[in-house]
Amino acid sequence: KVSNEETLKLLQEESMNMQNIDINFCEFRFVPRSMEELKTSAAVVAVFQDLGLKERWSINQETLSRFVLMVRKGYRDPPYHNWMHAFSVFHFSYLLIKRLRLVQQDYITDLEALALLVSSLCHDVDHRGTTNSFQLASNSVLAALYSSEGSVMERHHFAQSMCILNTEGCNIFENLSSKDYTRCLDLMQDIILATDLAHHLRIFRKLKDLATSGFDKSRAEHHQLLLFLMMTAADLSDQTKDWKSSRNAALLVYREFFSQGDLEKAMGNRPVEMMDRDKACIPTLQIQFIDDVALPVYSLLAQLFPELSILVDTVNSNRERWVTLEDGHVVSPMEILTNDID
Ligand SMILES: COc1ccc(Cl)c(-c2nnc3c(C)nc4ccc(C(=O)NCC(C)C)cc4n23)c1
Ligand SMILES: [Mg+2]
Ligand SMILES: [Zn+2]
Repeated sequence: KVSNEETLKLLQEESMNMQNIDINFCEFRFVPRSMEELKTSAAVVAVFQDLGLKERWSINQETLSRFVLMVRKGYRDPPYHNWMHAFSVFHFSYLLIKRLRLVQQDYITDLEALALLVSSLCHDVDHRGTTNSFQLASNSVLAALYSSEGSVMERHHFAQSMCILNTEGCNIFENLSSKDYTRCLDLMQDIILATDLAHHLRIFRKLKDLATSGFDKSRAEHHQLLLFLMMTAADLSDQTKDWKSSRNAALLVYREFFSQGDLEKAMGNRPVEMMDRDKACIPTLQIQFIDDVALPVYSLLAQLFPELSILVDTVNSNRERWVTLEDGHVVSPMEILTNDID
């Protein structure tokens, strides 16, 4: 439950605008993880302000503040899948909408933009730091609930998001028409379910065809595929930042993976190599993940929006850094002097 004083405190904080958050807040090179966690909730409210969402959808400021605090409280604190991950995914979605002028250029509707932003914030809520296959292997309650449909965690993230919206004073969609309300929740379900990497890999061929044939603004399926591609791009956006930020984020992922591997060993199961701290070679695994998943995502996005090719360059340069680490990199005297080895 979010107490009233917390909400009111958030309300009182001078309604931050982009500038007094950080001068670079609207740049793709900005690292949301670098922000103080205490300022992130106010930054989310400022983003809704900046995009005119409160006026467009008649969102009450106090309701919005309470919603953001409830979502934040809905996240647990595993090494990677915590609130700061959600906030960084939300920030990347915001930049796509703002910098590409997606609504103004009719790539997506204003309702789809709202659904993408709220889905970004909620997409991993109540994550336990374990994978869908771990739910099944451990016979978790979530597996019992959702395993017959697949995407176990993603169904739970969506269900939790609906619970938050249905909490007294937290329904930011309360003033939407019933048509928009239903449409927005359907979009959130599709988008959050699409964050299952297995789903992304299943639809990759369709994404490739979309990028090759070019986006057709009149086709509903193209809108949907673009939303899914942007959601995955936002989910992986740590990889589009400077080397230290992207490396540190990757190390948090492996902290989570290795903890799951430890649990699986304790259960008498053998973890996959990626989750076995005794077998995993992080640079090799990262090069593989970048080649198989991250680069294809940003390459397709850059095919549709050439102004994003800078993201592909950054992911590639981060890949190169992993390659030097993979070869058991001999540290040159200069690197020792310039302390560039980290
Ligand atoms: C978009 O949804 C997700 C869900 C969960 C995670 Cl952890 C990630 C994610 N976010 N950052 C990373 C990094 C830096 N490395 C990763 C290495 C492997 C995998 C992984 O799941 N590999 C198996 C799969 C390809 C069948 C995910 C990784 N990942 C993204
Ligand atoms: Mg997820
Ligand atoms: Zn995520």
